[in-house]
Amino acid sequence: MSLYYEAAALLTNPDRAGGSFKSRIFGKKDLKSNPAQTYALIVEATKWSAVLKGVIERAGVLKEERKLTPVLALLLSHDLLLSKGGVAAPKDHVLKLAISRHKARLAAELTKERIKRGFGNVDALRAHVNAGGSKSEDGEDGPARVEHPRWARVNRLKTTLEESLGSTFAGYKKVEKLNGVLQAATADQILHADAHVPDLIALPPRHDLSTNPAYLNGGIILQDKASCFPAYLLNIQAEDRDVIDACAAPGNKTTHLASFLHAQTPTDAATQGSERTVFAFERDGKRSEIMKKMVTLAGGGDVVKVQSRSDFLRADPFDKRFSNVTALLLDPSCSGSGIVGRDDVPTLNLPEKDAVNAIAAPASKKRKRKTAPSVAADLDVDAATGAVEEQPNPAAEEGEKLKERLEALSAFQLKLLLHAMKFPAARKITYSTCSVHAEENEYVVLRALASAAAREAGWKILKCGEQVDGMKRWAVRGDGVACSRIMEELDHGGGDKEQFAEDVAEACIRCEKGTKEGTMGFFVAGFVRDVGFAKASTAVNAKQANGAAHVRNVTPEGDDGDLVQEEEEEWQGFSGDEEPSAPTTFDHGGHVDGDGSQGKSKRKQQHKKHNKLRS
Ligand SMILES: C[S@@+](CC[C@H](N)C(=O)[O-])C[C@H]1O[C@@H](n2cnc3c(N)ncnc32)[C@H](O)[C@@H]1O
Repeated sequence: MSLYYEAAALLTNPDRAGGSFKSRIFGKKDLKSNPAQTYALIVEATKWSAVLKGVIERAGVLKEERKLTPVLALLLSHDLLLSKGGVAAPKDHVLKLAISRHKARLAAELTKERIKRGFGNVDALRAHVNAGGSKSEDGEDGPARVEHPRWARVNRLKTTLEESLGSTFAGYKKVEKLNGVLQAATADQILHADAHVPDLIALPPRHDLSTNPAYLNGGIILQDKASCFPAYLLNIQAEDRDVIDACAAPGNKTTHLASFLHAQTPTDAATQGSERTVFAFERDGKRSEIMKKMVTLAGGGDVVKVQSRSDFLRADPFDKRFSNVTALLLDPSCSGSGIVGRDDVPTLNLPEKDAVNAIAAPASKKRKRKTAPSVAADLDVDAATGAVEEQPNPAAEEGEKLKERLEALSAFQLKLLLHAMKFPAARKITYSTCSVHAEENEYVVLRALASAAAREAGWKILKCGEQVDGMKRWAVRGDGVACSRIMEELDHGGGDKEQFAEDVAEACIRCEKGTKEGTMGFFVAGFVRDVGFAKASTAVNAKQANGAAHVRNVTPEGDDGDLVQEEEEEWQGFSGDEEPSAPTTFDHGGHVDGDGSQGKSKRKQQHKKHNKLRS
């Protein structure tokens, strides 16, 4: 029976290439089962998995049926207990026999679970599950999905927050807490002024602004809160001069940068009276065109010079045009794993084989807390596969593909970052990704800091305490465990490695998707160097100009053609559920996918480990 085996394979293989889960299933040429049936089974079983996990564990199915994997047990139990047609297999099929043997115990456990959760019948529980709710294993409230607000940045190139509040949002009620907009209905005229990023407001989830004149004329830009961090962290000041946005399209961060430049009057004598420029590099032709439109619409035409079809890696740092570049924003292509709404399948909660069988040995309250859910929460559980770090698991091997992809991305990102560090007058850089993987984040940051090139040029991490106010106050910092891990193989030029790793983790900023903060998954770090270093490097490099070997790349040179697919996917991710019509506006926003809760427990785990390291 290929349906269950194929659905199980799709669920356990976290191959995220090729768009949404739905398009991957419908586009799978070698799928033997009906794609619609396979997709429905996967989505439904996953939706129910928070309920069925405990049901299967307490019925002891996996202990007795050694042939059933956790995913198969989940899919079959779902159909056996909740699908109208039952298990879609002949009655003597091995899978049908294996699950049907446990029907009475499974049904009894489902009834207990339903009552424990306070639902009078299965239909009421079904409505709750369909609405995205699922109470946690110990009966506490815990919605599986956290709504994602509609974030709108007031574009200072065209208007001000005060002006917008008095015009575009005149009839809107202001609420002090983000939760106020998260709980509001889509059409409610409610807004919350963000506590971290200036000029940013949150509106109810999916709030429609598509016909709003301010949106149509570029006065407000739909941009996820996290995506506003890099330009804000760069902390453009009056003494800053030109800026480079190294990987710029569709241009949300470019216009954000331009708005900061616009808001300041240069103090540097050399720049007074002359325009400051944002050089916006984009190597893709089509995206360059879209970016040009975006920039024009946002009123950034005078400040931004779009470098269409231009590979940043080919930009000569010693080109005269860039001699006044004091700051760079680098937001390169990445896996896009933090993008909200990237996947259309909710969190998968898999039963565990060795979970306590509550029927055979009723658990005391204390014991109950030690059963599967809390064990899973205390271990490093992979969100998509349920694979636990310490256990050899076939699903973990399937992650090899992801590992290879992350390695390639990481090398490419490092190469770009080291190139950014070569610009002679540069004093600050922000590096960001919309990825949740340390390989693309903390690893890149620490590898860059440990490189001889960065050290010689005087680049340091921008410490938490030195950051612009809103970023200093942002509580979720870098992954301390990942920093310690990568530092084991790096030499940062002496000193206490562990302390260094901790400091860098504290300096890095992370956003988690699916939390009450309402952001996508994101990472950003800042780098700085003294003016003196920048000046010395300008002098040295002036001598070295005309093709001399400046700062060597530590990454192997290589064709990054295989990253094009990543870019395509990530690019698609921008529009999310907000496909741009007119005007061409991109947003990372959309509905929250199910990874949030799992990510949260993982982060908690990381924080726990991080704190342990700190004590
Ligand atoms: C993550 S997106 C940038 C999003 C953008 N910063 C924003 O906020 O709107 C990465 C972009 O970088 C472009 N890119 C990748 N490598 C590049 C390179 N070497 N030079 C210039 N652009 C590059 C990709 O084509 C893609 O459009």
